[in-house]
Amino acid sequence: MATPSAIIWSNNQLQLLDQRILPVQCEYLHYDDPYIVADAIRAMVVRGAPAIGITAAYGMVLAAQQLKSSPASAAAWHLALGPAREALANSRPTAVNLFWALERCDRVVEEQGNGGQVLQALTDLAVHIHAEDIQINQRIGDFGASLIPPDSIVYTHCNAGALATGGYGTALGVIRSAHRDGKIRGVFAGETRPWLQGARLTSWELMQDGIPVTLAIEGAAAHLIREHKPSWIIVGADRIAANGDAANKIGTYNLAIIAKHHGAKVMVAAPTSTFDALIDGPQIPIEQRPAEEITHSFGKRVAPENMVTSNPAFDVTPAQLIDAIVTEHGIIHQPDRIKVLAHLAEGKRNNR
Ligand SMILES: CSC[C@@H](O)[C@@H](O)C(=O)COP(=O)(O)O
Repeated sequence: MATPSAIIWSNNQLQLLDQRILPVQCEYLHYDDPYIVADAIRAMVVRGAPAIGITAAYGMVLAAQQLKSSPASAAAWHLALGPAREALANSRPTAVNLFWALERCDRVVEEQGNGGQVLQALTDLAVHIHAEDIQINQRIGDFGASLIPPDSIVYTHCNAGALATGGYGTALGVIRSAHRDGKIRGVFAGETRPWLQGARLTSWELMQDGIPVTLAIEGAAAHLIREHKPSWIIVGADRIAANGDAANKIGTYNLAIIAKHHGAKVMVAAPTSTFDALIDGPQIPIEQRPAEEITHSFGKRVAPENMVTSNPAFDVTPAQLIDAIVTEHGIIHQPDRIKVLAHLAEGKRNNR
């Protein structure tokens, strides 16, 4: 059984699979208001960098649908869509795919704004970004799988699967392709506190595909990596800087350090829309999530009242700890600024 789509566009309406209640309930919520879509991104109804970008693009379509009359110029369109765009842009700060998608929408408004075809063009763009992401992930999956030796144990963190993307997944796309090629003996999925993306989403996705997966708590990582010798730690990314530093779910940096000590390799699988070539790793904005995510568990308080907390949702793994970044254009081995910029430039040339 394949993992259901995280995002459905049907009859000019957006449906999001409510990831907050998976895997116990599988339920779609319907949206026709961009501000409620922004709230849904913040509340993690939908999550994962590429899925957030796709959702934001559909959010802009809903914003255009809501306008009572068609603005007469590109400038007037920008003005009319501005508040919804801002709400979407403010939903989550780290995943750069969100801003990448909104900037693509801006360009469509710029190009079509004077001719009145904006709504149709935004719809076409969102549907295109959605479909394109699935193909991109399949390419990432195949490139990444080429690095996996036969009979491998691999280790993943958070959920960089079909649920975090248009479909197939980035890190889980690599695992899916490697499993198809008969190379996977087993997968460890870290549970990923506090939101449990590993326990609730990754385990579910892999089990549905018949890929042997073992769920483990975060604190078991060093022990398990020493005992089971995974060939690769395979993760996704929310933003990759020009120097190859990669922001991903909190705990990824810990895994990369453990991997270095025990001789496992680290693979970051992400589309080029996840790169922010304007900045270095330390400049990546790290989202702080609400305290309740760690003071409470399934609605019940587990920490003392008025507890002081720190709940960064992401960390940055330095490029020196990453053995390969895999994109839809291929593999960057031992990434650094020169290789990253050359890879992105080459990808752009090939896309023309
Ligand atoms: C293909 S998804 C890549 C990343 O977005 C993923 O690994 C991750 O960190 C998701 O975090 P989340 O807070 O669940 O949105």
